[in-house]
Amino acid sequence: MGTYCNIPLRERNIVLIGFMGVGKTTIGQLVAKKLYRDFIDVDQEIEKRHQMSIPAIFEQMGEDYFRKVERELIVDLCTNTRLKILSLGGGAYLQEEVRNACLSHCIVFFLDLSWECWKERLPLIVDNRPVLKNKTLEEIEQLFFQRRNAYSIHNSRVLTNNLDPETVANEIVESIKWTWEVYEPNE
Ligand SMILES: Nc1ncnc2c1ncn2[C@@H]1O[C@H](COP(=O)(O)OP(=O)(O)O)[C@@H](O)[C@H]1O
Ligand SMILES: O=C(O)C1=C[C@@H](OP(=O)(O)O)[C@@H](O)[C@H](O)C1
Ligand SMILES: [Mg+2]
Repeated sequence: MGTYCNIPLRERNIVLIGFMGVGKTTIGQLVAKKLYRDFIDVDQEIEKRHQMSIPAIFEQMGEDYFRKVERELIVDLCTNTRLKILSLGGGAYLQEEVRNACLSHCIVFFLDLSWECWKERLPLIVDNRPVLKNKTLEEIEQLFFQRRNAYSIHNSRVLTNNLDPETVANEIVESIKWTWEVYEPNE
């Protein structure tokens, strides 16, 4: 894992990626609590800094503006912070600069969910995800599978089908502790 990175594994930020609605925000928060670390949800941070919701930013400033702010914030967090749990928005990792910053400074977990299971989440998220607005289910399915190409570049994948957030968070914590012990055992 990342031999070109000189940040000790135990200090690297843990980044959660994956499609909208897979649980990055919910699970990131739980992982942070379990590891006694600070949690940063990139979307919530952008909302806080702008005093606007993500849908309002999309509507009033446009998606290109949002993507720029998102990219700059993630690159900054990856480069200048340690020991954080970072939940990205689902589209962030499509940007090469974001992928490079995450993969070269952090440990990247891909939260995966089958299309069949994901479809059941749609009603929970459709109202405040501008990217899903005005799309047919077929178009969303296409996006779901298209984006998997980018998400496939990760350090670790967790399949979350039929698992509650607590169980997924425990799996991530176990996996990360195992990685620390194997690659950087405590004396
Ligand atoms: N493992 C899970 N099982 C069932 N529902 C979940 C799970 N993870 C998240 N959810 C629900 O799905 C919705 C989207 O979760 P969220 O954490 O906002 O996802 P993301 O940040 O990936 O878009 C929320 O209503 C949340 O309660
Ligand atoms: O996939 C996307 O393009 C987006 C995902 C959202 O975050 P979640 O993945 O947390 O829903 C949010 O960043 C914005 O609505 C755009
Ligand atoms: Mg989120």
